[in-house]
Amino acid sequence: MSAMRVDAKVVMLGKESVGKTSLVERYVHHRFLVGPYQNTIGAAFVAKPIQVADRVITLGIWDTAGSERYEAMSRIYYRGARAAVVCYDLTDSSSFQRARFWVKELQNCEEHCKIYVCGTKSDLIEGERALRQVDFHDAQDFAEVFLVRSEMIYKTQEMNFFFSVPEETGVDLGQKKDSYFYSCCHGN
Ligand SMILES: Nc1nc2c(ncn2[C@@H]2O[C@H](COP(=O)(O)OP(=O)(O)OP(=O)(O)O)[C@@H](O)[C@H]2O)c(=O)[nH]1
Repeated sequence: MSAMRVDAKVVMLGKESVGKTSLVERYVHHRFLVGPYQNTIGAAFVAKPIQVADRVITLGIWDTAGSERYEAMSRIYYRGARAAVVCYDLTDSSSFQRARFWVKELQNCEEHCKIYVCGTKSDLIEGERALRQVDFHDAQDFAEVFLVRSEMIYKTQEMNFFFSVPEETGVDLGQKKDSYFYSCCHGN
């Protein structure tokens, strides 16, 4: 069996249970798995071919475990990543602190990695605004101060917006900047 060629490495980071696996599931398999939550152990890998202009490139997505006990392992998975999707749960302020931690770390250690900040579970706050624990402006200010690339997408089913036309040989992941990205894996 020949080894799979990965054109661009993408890493998912964020506190446990924020919804990283769900986001990847939605992107790769177009589904949202209901049922008991199963935490990721270590990390999971999935390859996703995408059409970019006239060619197909393969993204290698590393979905890391959010539990702090796997923190050292997560560092291994972000090495050499072209993009990182740093997730936090809009209903959990501690997950936003954790996202800040990862963004700072990536900026210190992986200067070529494009960073996206992704607020998840927007369906929950839509149903009950009092559940919201991370203020829109706090996240927006953070994105601006740290110059992370971000996008506001409401209830997306896909993560295609992260990936755009490659420049020559490289793969440019995400050209949209200066806005703020929300994602919801749940429902439509
Ligand atoms: N309501 C709602 N629930 C979500 C959403 N995304 C994930 N969940 C739920 O949140 C729980 C955790 O989701 P996961 O995708 O496993 O979270 P994770 O970040 O991969 O967790 P770890 O593997 O522990 O790092 C599951 O019960 C999901 O069904 C969302 O957008 N809305």
